Amino acid sequence: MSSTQSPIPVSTGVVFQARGVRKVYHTGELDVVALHSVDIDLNAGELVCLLGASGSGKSTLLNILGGLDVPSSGDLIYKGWPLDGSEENTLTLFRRNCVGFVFQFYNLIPSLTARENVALITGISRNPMTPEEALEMVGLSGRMDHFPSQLSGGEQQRVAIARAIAKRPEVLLCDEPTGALDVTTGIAVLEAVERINRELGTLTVIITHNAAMADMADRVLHLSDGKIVKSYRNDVRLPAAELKW
Ligand SMILES: Nc1ncnc2c1ncn2[C@@H]1O[C@H](COP(=O)(O)OP(=O)(O)OP(=O)(O)O)[C@@H](O)[C@H]1O
Repeated sequence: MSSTQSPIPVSTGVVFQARGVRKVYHTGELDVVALHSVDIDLNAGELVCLLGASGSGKSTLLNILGGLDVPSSGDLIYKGWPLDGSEENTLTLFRRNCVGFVFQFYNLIPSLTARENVALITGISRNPMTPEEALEMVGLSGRMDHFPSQLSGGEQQRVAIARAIAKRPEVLLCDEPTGALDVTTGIAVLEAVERINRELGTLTVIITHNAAMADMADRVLHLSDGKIVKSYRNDVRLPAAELKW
């Protein structure tokens, strides 16, 4: 994945292949096995929900998919590129060019407007949309010059989503994106994610504790004790606007 390569177009087919992915955290005397032997294929354009109890390994898996961490053993391949950490440059370029992250807390810079928060990313990306385009995609055209303190939690999260997708990543990884929000605001955030997935064809993985959100996914993966114990497809995706919890 050299830095001189042209931008990777949004593709069809398998984006991630995980085979026997295992993650062990060594903390003092204790080894914690966070992932046992995870095998999954994630496909271009899919919207995937990761469900599971606290401690089941969801964030560990998401962090490994996003190149923030690497497996202790097993293989994770992104479109032919091994993400095993043997070449730090590959992981850095992968994170910079191919992945957008959204976390439960928005991590916006308080002294910058919505537009300026997004521009931080568009300024260093290879083929970005403009901050205005990104903010329009999340329904915030009218709030571009507002500071985070002038926006609700849900609006701040939508700025964070605009920041994550402005570089047109192939993959959008969301860790509890509605965890800090009430239902109505959470649904507005999910509608933004749904629109991005549909219009940009971004492979989207959402971690949630909220089983109701599974209905908006193409595919649902249940983790328990570091293993995928159940996996199913929805024949029809429920629009985020129709979710209830
Ligand atoms: N840096 C770390 N060092 C040691 N153990 C860790 C570390 N990160 C996670 N773990 C352990 O790995 C296991 C899986 O954690 P992980 O955060 O992936 O679960 P999770 O399903 O995302 O949980 P939650 O829903 O509470 O966020 C847990 O037992 C956790 O304590």
